[in-house]
Amino acid sequence: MKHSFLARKAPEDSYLNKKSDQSLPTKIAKLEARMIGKASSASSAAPAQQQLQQQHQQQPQQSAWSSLSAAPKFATADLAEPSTSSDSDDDNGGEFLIQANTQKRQKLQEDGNSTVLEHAEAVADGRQVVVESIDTKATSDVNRKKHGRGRGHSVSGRGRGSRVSDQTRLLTSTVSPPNGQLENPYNKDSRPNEQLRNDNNRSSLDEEVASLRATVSALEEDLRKSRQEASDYQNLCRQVEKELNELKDNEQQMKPKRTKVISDLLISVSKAERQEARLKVRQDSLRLGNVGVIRAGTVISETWEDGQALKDLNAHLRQLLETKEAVERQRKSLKKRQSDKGDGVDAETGVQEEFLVQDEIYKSRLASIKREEEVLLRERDRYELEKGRLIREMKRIRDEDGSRFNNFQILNHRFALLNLLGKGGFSEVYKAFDLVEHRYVACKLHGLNAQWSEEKKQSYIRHAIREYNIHKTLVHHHIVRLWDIFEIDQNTFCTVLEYCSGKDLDAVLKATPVLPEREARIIIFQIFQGLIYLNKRTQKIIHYDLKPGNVLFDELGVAKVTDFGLSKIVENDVGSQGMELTSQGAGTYWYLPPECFELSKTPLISSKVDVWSAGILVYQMLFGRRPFGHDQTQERILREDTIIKARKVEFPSRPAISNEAKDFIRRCLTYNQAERPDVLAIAQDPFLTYSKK
Ligand SMILES: Nc1ncnc2c1ncn2[C@@H]1O[C@H](COP(=O)(O)OP(=O)(O)OP(=O)(O)O)[C@@H](O)[C@H]1O
Repeated sequence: MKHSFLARKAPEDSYLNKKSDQSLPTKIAKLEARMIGKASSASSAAPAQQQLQQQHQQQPQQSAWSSLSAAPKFATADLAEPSTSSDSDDDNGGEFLIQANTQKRQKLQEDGNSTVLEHAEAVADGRQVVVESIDTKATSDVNRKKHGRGRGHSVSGRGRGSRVSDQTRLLTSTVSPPNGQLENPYNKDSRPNEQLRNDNNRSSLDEEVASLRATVSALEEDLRKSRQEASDYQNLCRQVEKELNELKDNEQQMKPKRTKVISDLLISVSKAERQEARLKVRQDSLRLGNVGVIRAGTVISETWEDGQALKDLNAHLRQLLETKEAVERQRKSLKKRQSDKGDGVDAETGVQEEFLVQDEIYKSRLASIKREEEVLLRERDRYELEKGRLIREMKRIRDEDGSRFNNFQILNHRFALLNLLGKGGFSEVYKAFDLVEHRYVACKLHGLNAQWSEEKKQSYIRHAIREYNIHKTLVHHHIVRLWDIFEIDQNTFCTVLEYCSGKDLDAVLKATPVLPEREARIIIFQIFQGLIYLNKRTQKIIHYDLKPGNVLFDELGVAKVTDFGLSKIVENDVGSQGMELTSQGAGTYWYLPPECFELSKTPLISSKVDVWSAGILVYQMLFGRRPFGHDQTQERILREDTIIKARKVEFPSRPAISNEAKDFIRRCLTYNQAERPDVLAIAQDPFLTYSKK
């Protein structure tokens, strides 16, 4: 940059030089002419004439020097001013000008010398760069003032370096070489041009050196500031780090306290919920019934005793029935009397009308009894559902009371057990709070029966670990997440699941056995989203146990598939017919397809098993009952080959459902496995497609 800038300066110099070259000889010639003309009349002019002669002899040299050096800037200024007066015809003024110029030049040479000395000192000692720069500037300013030309404004449009360079150039242009020869104008003649050129080069090098030094010093200053800033930042960082560590320490100290506060609060809430649940059960039992104990000799068995509300309802229904029977009896006897009178009645129109009116009254009464009955029956159904819920809640409370995990333990230093959600075949599921992630979870506690053989225990654990290994890799919005698994003791381990605060589909269907088609559709759609995910993975999975109890809802009503205890990984090398079913007999039979009951050979299964189960689920949601073996036990289904015979699905006339829904169910329940669409194929069915029509 600097070099190019310096290079750019050259034309300016040459311009000035040119100007000087033109003006100086002319001027001197004029002066000479005048001096010659005045010599006799002015004796006092002798020294001046001498001086002029010397100048004249010197002229060519000076001219050449001016054109080489940067001085013309300065010399031009000097000479340009008087040149206007010398151009005038004032002869007296000429003498004065020569003297004035001579004095001026001497003065400038003195100034220049002092600058050179300072400059030389600075060159000798590079560490004085800043001082030198300032001194140089000061000198330069003085020079500028002397010339009175306001060149200081040259700052405009230039960088700092250029200014320094200009200043230096200005100074060196008036400066004599170190030997001081230039100080004496009489020595100039003996000085070779080469020497002058070298001097000139040297002075321009000096300029550059000075300029570079100024830049270096500016950069050093910048560096110093940057270092200062860096050290300030480092200090700040250290301070922030220290504060962070203090906060972390504080946090570490606070953590157990906070955990304690949270778990205490959770325990209080859970205790309150337990109390409330028991109180509600007591109140509901009065209304809906309770479990009584019957003793028959040494055998004690439990039986259900209806509560007051149900008793009242049943009494009301009985009473209505009695009234209905009475009215019907009266109506019958009226009809009998009417037929006994025979044709004679026809003659007496008054009697005939009386019969007709009486019959109308009985008919009207019977119709009103029927309406009342219907209302009471609906109410009783509702009570029956409430009774079912009450019985499940009673069972839950009993299980909770009998559980060894009911006293709010914290498992694995992390999971605060709260209340029991339910009990399955071999497990208890507790609502729990994850004290690390700060979220609710469901802790499934798998208890091994102490009576089991070691082999059976190991097999159960292997099975659970297999389930865990499958389930833990599944991350989908419509599949319950499995967070963790750990051992509690020799006979118990725990799996930690995403908590679904809503009911499961089984509980939903127990409360409202028939769902509107719209609701059933969105539920099955969500289940299929999960199934599609299972079938688009590199390692495909068959759930194999799709049933209402394995569909959970979160607090927002999002359906999620859970329980991968029976699920199968479809190996990559499996044939097009499917994989071998090794765990035949497991599962819930109402929901399994015919191929799973194949006895003559090992069945081959695929994701079509889940498609069949989904078809049964939709049917059940829409009609409130399963299509095959609804009222049969598992054992009877097996014994009577109910599913093997399930060749065709029949639809009840009520409730009416759309043809789309019927077609979808028929496709899912296609008897022949080969013809049944798999998960990805049925996912394209219009019943599972949501788009604006
Ligand atoms: N992740 C969960 N979030 C909320 N509740 C759950 C969760 N998992 C299970 N439950 C509830 O816990 C109860 C017991 O569940 P579990 O899966 O052990 O029972 P099951 O499916 O009836 O039994 P099994 O597993 O022997 O078939 C059920 O009422 C179920 O709704």
